[in-house]
Amino acid sequence: MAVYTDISEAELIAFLKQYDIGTLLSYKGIAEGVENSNFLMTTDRNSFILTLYEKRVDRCDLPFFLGLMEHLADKSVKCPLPIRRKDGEAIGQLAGRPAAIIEFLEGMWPRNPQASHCREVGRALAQMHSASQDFQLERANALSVGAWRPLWEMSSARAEEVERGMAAEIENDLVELEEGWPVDLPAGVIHADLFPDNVFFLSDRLSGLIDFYFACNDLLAYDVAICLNAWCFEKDGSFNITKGMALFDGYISVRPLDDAELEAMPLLARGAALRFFLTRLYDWLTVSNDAKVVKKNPVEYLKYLRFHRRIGNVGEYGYRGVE
Ligand SMILES: Nc1ncnc2c1ncn2[C@@H]1O[C@H](COP(=O)(O)OP(=O)(O)OP(=O)(O)O)[C@@H](O)[C@H]1O
Ligand SMILES: N[C@@H](CCO)C(=O)O
Repeated sequence: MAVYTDISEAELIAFLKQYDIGTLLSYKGIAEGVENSNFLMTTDRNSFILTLYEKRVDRCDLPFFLGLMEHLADKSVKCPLPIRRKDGEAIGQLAGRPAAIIEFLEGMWPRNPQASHCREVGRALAQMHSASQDFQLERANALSVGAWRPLWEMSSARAEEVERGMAAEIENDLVELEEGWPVDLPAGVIHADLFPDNVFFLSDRLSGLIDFYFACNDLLAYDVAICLNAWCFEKDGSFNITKGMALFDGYISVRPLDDAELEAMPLLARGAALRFFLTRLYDWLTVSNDAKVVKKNPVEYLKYLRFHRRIGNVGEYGYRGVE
């Protein structure tokens, strides 16, 4: 359960005095999530999410994350707004952690995403990319191609505990991705973690995007590649081309992909699979089994990585262009 830091009622009531959001009625920890401590909090006015930022989030990045949410909401991209305190600040301190209060977003994330969800996600991702073109703050991607080898080196000695024979193929991926990674594709602010558990739906309509805590400046098409991995594979590890088609259709209905982005897609998808494989592998090998979070299996992403190695062009993911 992702509540690393407990808070007492007394300290929460004192914290809320800085805000104009009513009187506390109840609060409880939220089990989902792996990075931060989240609480659902209800006052006599509304429900809110209280987030305490844990050690993997750098305090210096919080103005970027929270400012981005405000910028996007202002441009009608569906995402919850951070609540500012009476003094105008969005970031406070609670139980020794940086803390923020975020609007509660109605809806549920899809446990079994369908093609219709993929289309909506594609559209919302492109809206986010377009709306953030004039966002003034910048944040480098700390988990881009240059970070993958150091991350691998932290796990490589024990990687074969997860699957024998894996190390040589990962070394080969690293070399090919480092040599071939594109640098001159359209860039901007990307979400970088738009998995199904970060997209809420009310019935079949997308109600909002959450969890901008990996957002950064990087290649826009790389964000599409992350979504291809996160949304378009079935539980048995097979790629669902109908979902791929829907994701691309939704995306290009808002922002067309240029020829260079399309050509790079198999490599970007392979890189995205490697990135999530590496962070999962590191956590798998280092986070204790009695920890408060459910660890995500790296082998799922190893399978995706192998799939992308065999892809020749973006049409094999279902891309069919503007009709
Ligand atoms: N604004 C919101 N409205 C409603 N629920 C929210 C909101 N923000 C977070 N949640 C709830 O809290 C859970 C965890 O949030 P979030 O994904 O931001 O956490 P995290 O620790 O950063 O996790 P991870 O990086 O693993 O996705 C979500 O699955 C959702 O249930
Ligand atoms: N979405 C990530 C975890 C949180 O960042 C994963 O599935 O590996």
